[in-house]
Amino acid sequence: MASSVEKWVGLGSAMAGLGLLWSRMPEHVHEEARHIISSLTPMVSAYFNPYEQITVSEYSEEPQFRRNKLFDAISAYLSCECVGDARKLRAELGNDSNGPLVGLDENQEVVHSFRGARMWWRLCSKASKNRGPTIISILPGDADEPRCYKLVFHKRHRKLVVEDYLPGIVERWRELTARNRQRRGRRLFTNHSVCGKGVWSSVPYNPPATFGMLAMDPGKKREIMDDLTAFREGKEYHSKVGKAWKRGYLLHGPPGTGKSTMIAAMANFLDYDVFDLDLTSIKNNAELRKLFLDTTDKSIIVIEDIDAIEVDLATKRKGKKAANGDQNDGHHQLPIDLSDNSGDDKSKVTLSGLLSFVDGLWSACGGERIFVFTTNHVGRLDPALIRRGRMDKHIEMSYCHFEAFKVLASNYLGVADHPLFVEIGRLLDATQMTPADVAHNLMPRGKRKRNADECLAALVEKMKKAKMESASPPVDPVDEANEERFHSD
Ligand SMILES: Nc1ncnc2c1ncn2[C@@H]1O[C@H](COP(=O)(O)OP(=O)(O)OP(=O)(O)O)[C@@H](O)[C@H]1O
Ligand SMILES: [Mg+2]
Repeated sequence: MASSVEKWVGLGSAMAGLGLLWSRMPEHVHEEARHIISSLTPMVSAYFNPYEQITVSEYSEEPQFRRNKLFDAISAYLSCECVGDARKLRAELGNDSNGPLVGLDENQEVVHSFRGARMWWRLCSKASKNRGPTIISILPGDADEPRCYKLVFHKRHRKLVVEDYLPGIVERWRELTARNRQRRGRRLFTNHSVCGKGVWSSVPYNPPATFGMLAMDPGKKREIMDDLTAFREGKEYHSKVGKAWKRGYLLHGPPGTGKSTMIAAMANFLDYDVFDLDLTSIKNNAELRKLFLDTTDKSIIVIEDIDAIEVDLATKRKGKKAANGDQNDGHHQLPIDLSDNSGDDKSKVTLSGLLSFVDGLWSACGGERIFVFTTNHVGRLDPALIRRGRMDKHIEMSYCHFEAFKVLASNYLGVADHPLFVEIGRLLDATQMTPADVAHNLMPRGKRKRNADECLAALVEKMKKAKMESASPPVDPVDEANEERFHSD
């Protein structure tokens, strides 16, 4: 006992001696000593700490800020495998609105066993905000705040984690996604603003339109279907040639020629979801980018009536001129500027933002996406938007001609031939009837069912009237010049 007291006394006086020595040392020696100790600390702690950590961020910053799919895979995996052990959960409405998705809340840790190895998972917010004692958070507010998962495991399991555990999680996520998609069916997504942030919401989507019902040139229809099939089966080709697995279509033509019907037929044909992007409700490029990042694979992203936005751009420019003394024609002004020179503006959706969205590097992170732009006035579009390569295929939806009429007659009346067909063919060449107009004339009127003879006779009358009325059609010179410019490109 006495000897142990002596030992402590000895140690105490040695420490006191060292302290005295330290205080007498010059300041630069202190600096050096501190530097040596601080550089040794991680090595010493690494030597004694047998655990390793892997961080999986929600967004990867290089080469472009894009969503990290491993983060999504881990979220889905933890939700089904280990969420039962967690005390603090977080619930969100998933993209498919298929009931709430329950996952880990921030700073909540769960432990998972894999082939006898223990894995500690924690969801961390990069902003590390203290959320208080909430048990279930249902606010969508922080959805775009970058988060990360931290996985801690014993260093002897590193090979197991990297070669089996994480790949297994990705595999399981793929299975879950495929199963969920099958269960929920196809969906139509639309964007809107919630608390100033763009979000997608969806409804089941089962449009009746098919390519079989689409009234258009059969050769052109076949070509489009072949193009879509090649795209769907083109995963290997796209990765071999280093191209993003995406395709852009521009559908142009007058109202009622079947552009929206074509999109529905494409979705049915490919069995893809549709994301109908309304640019007018998006505040800026950042929101546009977030919405794009939230789209899923196997989807068609649609921007309808892109010409209407361009018209408003013209209005906006006129508005600016008016502010400088010119006359303003009083048109409604949208909060959108598609001009190319304002890419850095954080308060608008700009053309450069939209183009990055269509063919920028972000699209490389998502596979199997089709973009469809529609317009009634192709000549009014900014050439940067429609140049070849950006839009892979330009599809003109035209007024109804005889081949298209035969499809409508077969769909609506069930007739493949009729004595009036010859006259109808002649009149179609002489008029500009849209397939929507023709279809309208082939449908029953009110409660009274009309037979094929009556319908076709009524259509002939209608076309004769249209032909007389169009004897001297009014021409919009600006539009005609623009259309010419487009076709001569
Ligand atoms: N090519 C077509 N084939 C079959 N039906 C068509 C076709 N074009 C139009 N229709 C019929 O007319 C209706 C309107 O067509 P749709 O909405 O596809 O035209 P649109 O070109 O998208 O018009 P808008 O430019 O006004 O948006 C459709 O519901 C469909 O019944
Ligand atoms: Mg349409």
